[in-house]
Amino acid sequence: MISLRGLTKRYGARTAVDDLSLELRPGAVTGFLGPNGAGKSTTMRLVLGLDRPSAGTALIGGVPYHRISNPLRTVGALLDARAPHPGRSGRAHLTALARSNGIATRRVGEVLESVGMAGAASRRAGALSLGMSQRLGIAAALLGDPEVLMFDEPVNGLDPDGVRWVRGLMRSLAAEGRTVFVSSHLMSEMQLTADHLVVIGKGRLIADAPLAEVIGRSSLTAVLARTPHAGDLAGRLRAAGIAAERVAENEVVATGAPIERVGDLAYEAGIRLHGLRTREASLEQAYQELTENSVEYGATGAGA
Ligand SMILES: Nc1ncnc2c1ncn2[C@@H]1O[C@H](COP(=O)(O)OP(=O)(O)OP(=O)(O)O)[C@@H](O)[C@H]1O
Repeated sequence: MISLRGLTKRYGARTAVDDLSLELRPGAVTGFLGPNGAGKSTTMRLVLGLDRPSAGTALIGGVPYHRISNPLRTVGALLDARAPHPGRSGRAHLTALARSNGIATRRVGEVLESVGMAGAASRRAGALSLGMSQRLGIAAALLGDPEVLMFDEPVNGLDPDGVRWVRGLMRSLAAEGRTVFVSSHLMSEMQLTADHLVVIGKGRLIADAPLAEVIGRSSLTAVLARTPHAGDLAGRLRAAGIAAERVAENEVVATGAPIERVGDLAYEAGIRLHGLRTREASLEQAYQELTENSVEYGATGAGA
C-alpha cells in the first residue's frame, strides 16, 4: 500500500507535485498517467525517498521509505533503465544489489530467468539495447520479492513481444496481491493493463478512479438506442435530465447515463426499442478530455 498525503514538491518557483493525496491499493495495477512534465517521475522519486517533499508525506505500508529496514524487500522500482554502471554486467549489477540488501544471491539467477535475460546476463549494461536495459531494471525491482512495485515507463523501448510480456508481468504481480504502480504514455496499453488510474496534470490530481469509471465518464462514452420513436425517446430522456440527441430517423445517442437507466426510461414510457447498446470511448479519448487543460509542453498552432 502506498499512501500520499498532501504530497508537494517545489523546485524554486515551479510546483512539480501539488498537494497529492491518494491511496494505492494492493492486488491491482494502478496506471499513472499525465502529460509530459505533469510530475509522475517526481512523485515516484518522492515515494522512494530520492527527493524530499516540500510538504506532505509519502508512505509505503504506513512508513516513509527512509524508515523501512529492508527497502528492496518492501518496494522494488524501475525509474531509470540506464542507471546501472555501464561497465558492469547485468549479473554483476544484480549481485551487488542483492549483497548490499541481504538478499540471497541465488535470486539473481531467478530474476534474470524470469525477465528473459539469462542469456545476456554477462553483457555490459552499457552495451544493452534500451529494451534489454528495461528488462534488467525490472529484474532489479523484482530482486527482493517486494509487495510494492513501481515502474516508470517500463515498456519504453520494448518490442511488441516485450510490451505484451510486461503487461502479463504487471497483471500477475497484482494477482499475487502486490501493489503495482506504473506510469505510461501508451494509452492503448494502459487500457489493457490497469485496473485503476491516477491521472495528474501540472502536479495536481485530475482523476483517481477505476479504469471503467474513467472511460464511463468520457463524453464519448454513450448509449445508442434504436427505436421507431426516436423523437419521443430523446424528449423523455432529456426530461429525465439525460443529454440525448436524435442522430438519425430511428436512432438516439444518450450520454452521461448508464444503459440500464436508458432502457428503464424507455420501458416506463412505453417506447419500443429495437436495439440498445453502449459505445465506449477509448482510454486515449477519455484521457485527452481529462487533460486538455493540463498540457504544459504541447505543440501549438494549426494541426496540433
Ligand atoms: N530536479 C529538478 N529541478 C528542477 N525542476 C525539476 C526537477 N525535476 C523535475 N522538475 C520539473 O518538475 C516537473 C515535473 O517533472 P516530472 O519529470 O516529474 O514529470 P513527468 O510527469 O514524469 O514527465 P514525463 O512524462 O515527461 O516523464 C517538470 O516541470 C520538471 O521540469
